[in-house]
Amino acid sequence: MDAKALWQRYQEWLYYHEGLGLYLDISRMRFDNAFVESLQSKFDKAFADMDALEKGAIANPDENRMVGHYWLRNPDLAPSPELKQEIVQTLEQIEAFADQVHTGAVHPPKESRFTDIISIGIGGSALGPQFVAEALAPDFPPLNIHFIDNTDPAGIDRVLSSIGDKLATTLVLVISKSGGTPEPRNGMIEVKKAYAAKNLDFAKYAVAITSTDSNLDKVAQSEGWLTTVPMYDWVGGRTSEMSSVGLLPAALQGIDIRAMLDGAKEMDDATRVANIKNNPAALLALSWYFSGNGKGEKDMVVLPYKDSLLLFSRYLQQLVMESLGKEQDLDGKTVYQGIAVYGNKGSTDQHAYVQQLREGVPNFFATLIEVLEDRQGASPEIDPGVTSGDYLSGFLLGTRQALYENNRDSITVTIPQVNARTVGALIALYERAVGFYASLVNINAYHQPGVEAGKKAAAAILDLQQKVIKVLQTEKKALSISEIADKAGAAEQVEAIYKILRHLHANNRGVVLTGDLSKPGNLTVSLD
Ligand SMILES: O=P(O)(O)OC[C@H]1O[C@](O)(CO)[C@@H](O)[C@@H]1O
Repeated sequence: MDAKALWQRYQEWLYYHEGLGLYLDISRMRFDNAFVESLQSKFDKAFADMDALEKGAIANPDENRMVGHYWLRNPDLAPSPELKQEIVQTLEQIEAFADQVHTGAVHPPKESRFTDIISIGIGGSALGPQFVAEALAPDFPPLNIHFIDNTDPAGIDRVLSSIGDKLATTLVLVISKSGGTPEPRNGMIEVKKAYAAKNLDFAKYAVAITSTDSNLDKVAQSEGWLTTVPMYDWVGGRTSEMSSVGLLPAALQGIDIRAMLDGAKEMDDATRVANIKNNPAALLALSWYFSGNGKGEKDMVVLPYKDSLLLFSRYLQQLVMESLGKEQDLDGKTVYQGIAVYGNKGSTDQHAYVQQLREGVPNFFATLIEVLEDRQGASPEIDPGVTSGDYLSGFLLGTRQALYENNRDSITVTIPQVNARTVGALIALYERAVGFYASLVNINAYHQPGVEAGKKAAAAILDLQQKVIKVLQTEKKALSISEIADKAGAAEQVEAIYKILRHLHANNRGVVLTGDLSKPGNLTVSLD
């Protein structure tokens, strides 16, 4: 297509949302009108599915749950007055609590103010809060946030040592919808021990964000934590940024959560329009379908050209991959669906992997996120009449063009600036696009059976560890790994047993491996 035709195509497909100042450009995706027409009936169904979901249909059949994250930003849409009231009350509770912390009405036992937050959570209970903190927290927030989003002991140590003596003024948020996920539970127990080691009463520093009656809720109640903020079963983890999961940490950091909700609501209104061309989420879903042939054949590379949006690709990775990565469709047919998502930020990545994007295997489409405002205030000139922001903009445009010239497609999302409204809108845009795409390919976007399988396998390994230790304690002599496996009644798990023992040995946990470490089958194992 020549430059004139491309300019025409750009204008023909450009979506602009006036209220948000947001543009979506899918002109560099090479679909034609016949393709769009071929998807019309699938989109009719997707619009109808979404309408039913918003009215409270059981959109997650496996878990028999409603899917209601859209009600969080417009409680009037909640399917019952009780739900509406719950949403409104929780929001008020969040704002009141944040206010009490900021004014010092809620304060640590021996100090007048909380200064820091440790947020403990994983997956949807971490990625949204992390993304929003990076994108929106002011340079000098009322409370500095630190995240424990793993069960990595060294990672936990790192957070605790960076806090140091400020533990006495650190508020702890334990965020887990289910209240039973092992990683946040481990983080909570370790952090609790850190408080105890400094003679601090953990309960006076702790807040739970969890579903009513979860294990975490029960712990918080029985120990008398500062407060518990509810999380609802009709909000999925990966769409929970605008529930208590995301809003409480944001409010505590001084982020305007009402503006986030407003931006999301405005985007929700825009993505409710049952017309592909006038609906930005539909345009995204259409583009994804086109690129990957409705089978995820191409990866989504997300490149925000703005440092504060660095974590957007990680956030989207969960939203897209946990939602769309499914073995079976809604009819039980094996389909192996999904779209792989990765990315960091531009122009930094141009000096890393963009070489492969431009010239290597063409198995992706790019999503470039552009922010029109370079910074608050004027920019100094780098060269006469040229600023750093001009360079950043130039690199974005150049990458888009260079990719296109080599038959690599791209989408560009443009926002006027990174603020609470635009971030809320971006989150809502992608939530809806994922919902539409799931309808187009006929899958349940709201469950995650594959993750459950991994959790069960991990629990089985920990059980095996107990059995192995018991064998060594009972036998009281050196044994080979296969003897241990036989005596534990787990001969087929011999390799896992070797790895468990090697890990215990490496951490001085009383297990000694003797022999040639390159020949695991010849090792003997004893307790020291
Ligand atoms: O908030 P929870 O219940 O601890 O779950 C954390 C994450 O774990 C998952 O359930 C997957 O294991 C995610 O979907 C979720 O965001």
